[in-house]
Amino acid sequence: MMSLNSSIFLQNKAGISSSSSPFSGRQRGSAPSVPSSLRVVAVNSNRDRNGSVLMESTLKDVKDGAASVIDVDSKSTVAPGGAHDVYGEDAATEEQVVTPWFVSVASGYSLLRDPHHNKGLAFSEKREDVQVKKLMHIIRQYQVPLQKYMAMMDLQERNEKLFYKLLIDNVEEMLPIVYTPTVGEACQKYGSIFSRPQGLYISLKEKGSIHEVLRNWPEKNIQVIVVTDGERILGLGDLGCQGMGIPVGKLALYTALGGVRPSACLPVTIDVGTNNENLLNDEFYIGLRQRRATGQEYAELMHEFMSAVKQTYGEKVLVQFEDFANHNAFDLLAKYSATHLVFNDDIQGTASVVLAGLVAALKVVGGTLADHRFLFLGAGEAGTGIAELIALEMSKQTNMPVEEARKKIWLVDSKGLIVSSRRESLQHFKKPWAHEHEPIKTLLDAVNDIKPTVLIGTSGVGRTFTKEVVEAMASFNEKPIILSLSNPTSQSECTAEEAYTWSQGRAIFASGSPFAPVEYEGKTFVPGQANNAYIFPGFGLGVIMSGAIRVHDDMLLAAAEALAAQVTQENFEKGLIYPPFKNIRQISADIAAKVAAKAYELGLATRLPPPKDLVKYAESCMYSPAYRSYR
Ligand SMILES: NC(=O)C1=CN([C@@H]2O[C@H](COP(=O)(O)OP(=O)(O)OC[C@H]3O[C@@H](n4cnc5c(N)ncnc54)[C@H](OP(=O)(O)O)[C@@H]3O)[C@@H](O)[C@H]2O)C=CC1
Ligand SMILES: CC(=O)C(=O)O
Ligand SMILES: [Mg+2]
Repeated sequence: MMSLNSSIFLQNKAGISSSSSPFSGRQRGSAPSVPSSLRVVAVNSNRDRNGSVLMESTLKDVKDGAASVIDVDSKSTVAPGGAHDVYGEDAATEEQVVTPWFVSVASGYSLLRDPHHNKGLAFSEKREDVQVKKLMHIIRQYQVPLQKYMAMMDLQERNEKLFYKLLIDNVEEMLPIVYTPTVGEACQKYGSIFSRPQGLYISLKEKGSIHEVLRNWPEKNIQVIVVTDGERILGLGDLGCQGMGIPVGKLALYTALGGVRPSACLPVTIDVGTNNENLLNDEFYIGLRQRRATGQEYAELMHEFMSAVKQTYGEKVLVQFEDFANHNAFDLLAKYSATHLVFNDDIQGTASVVLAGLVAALKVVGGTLADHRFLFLGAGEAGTGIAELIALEMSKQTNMPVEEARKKIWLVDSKGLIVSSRRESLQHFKKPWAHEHEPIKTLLDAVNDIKPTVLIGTSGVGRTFTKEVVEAMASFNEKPIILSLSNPTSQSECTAEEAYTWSQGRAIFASGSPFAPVEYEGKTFVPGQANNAYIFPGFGLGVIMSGAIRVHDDMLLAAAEALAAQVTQENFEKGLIYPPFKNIRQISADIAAKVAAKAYELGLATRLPPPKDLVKYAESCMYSPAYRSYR
């Protein structure tokens, strides 16, 4: 029988990290002076500028009456006598105000209601595997992917460890549910499936108090924030604050694929309104019902958010920008790269994963990057981000100036080929790609004129790689490389079946969202998934474990190299240019190690001295969702 009186040992949320790990909630030497068999409910203190004690949260923060507990702030002071002035009360003068606090045992009903600690029917026995098996059986019975998604979200809110165990053990089956394509549909229908907030919404109404809003989040040791403003959700456009599904999904992968502990992850949606008329007129829309704030109003809100993040979580919190529209994404990245640890997944993570796929593909098609010609459909974040990293790598390999390397790369946007005669009217991130050439309107004409060896779709528009386009690629390439990166599946530039059929089985194909294997003339082709999910979890782990303070392009190159090195001959024979996701945690550890090594080499790492074996160290840092025994 399940025991209802288990108390919880006071430890960090993951409960697994050693004191030397960057993932540990606090240093062992600074354990608070509360009895070790108790957890502290909702207390945490800081001092304001006048020395008053500020309580970061109070019991009313505890969700749904559950003993959702907060570790004592590791910055708590230690009095000379060794006693910890955990809440600053001893140091406060008589005139100063302090918030009263108390401790409580998480047990019984409240323990079952706490998703961090709940074990369902497994309190008395180790039954995690059986629980996973049973849940998979239930989830497989749902015919509709969105039902599976909702079942998974429900599980995440009920029993966090089981959610991660299930996701890790069934990663290839469950990734399309918690991530693209199903997460796209979930975002589109978020208003009607929404039950409880899974992340932090920060709207224009919070202007002036974002720091306080962040401090209301129950976890204090945040290491990764994924933030969106919902304006370009996958290839689905402006979904306003329904885009929250994306940061939630990305962070689930940070934990499942990259081993960053769940309590260190914070999903954020900045709500500045939406220009999506359907949402504005939808009675179930959960966000601000106004058109998007722009210009100074937008910039000020983002700036307050970025400043509050640093103030609340320190210098080394990684902020991943996700699914911002390109008119904000490039500027935000450029502006905050100088002062914050920031990473744009759509620009940088995508670039790294595509470069990895290309480096691997060259082992099949031959030649170096510089021997190839690249054509993109789509010249936004993903397109120009990938193009720039290819040019950088090409330039490093050949010593040619990056400006020369760029000349081997062409991009088409909604107005046609990007050429010098269009330069004046181009957005700044397109200008480096405005090469000398006659204007060309259509992709097919561009393909026939430029004769690329590699065709990459980053347009967000489905079925734009037509039969004629793929056939043209196959007419002058023995093995055309065709990547349809747009998400979700409905926006993919072509399907796997189309790519293989129209190229008579010669295309080397990968897509942003997964496609099932394809039979063509008796041979089975397994399309790979060219998705930044291969990169950002391991990349983030590497950044965090080395204490890196900035992201550098060379770290993206290192991640790409690490991923490309994981593709085996057996994978190539199936048509894959990426390793299967089933090994993703090992892959993430390798990526993390390479990224961390580069951070040390560049002098950007602050965790010193560097661990001797970075792969082993990465593995040792990774969160595992095994149940713990409670007293
Ligand atoms: N697989 C992966 O890991 C990733 C996939 N993606 C996917 O890539 C897609 C694009 O994302 P992102 O780059 O951020 O979006 P952006 O909005 O920044 O860029 C889209 C680009 O596509 C162009 N475009 C739009 N319609 C057409 C068309 N009919 N013909 C030619 N070009 C067109 C736009 O042209 P114009 O500038 O003229 O408007 C723009 O240059 C999305 O679907 C996204 O899901 C993104 C990141 C990662
Ligand atoms: C995968 C991803 O980040 C995107 O489609 O936006
Ligand atoms: Mg994205």
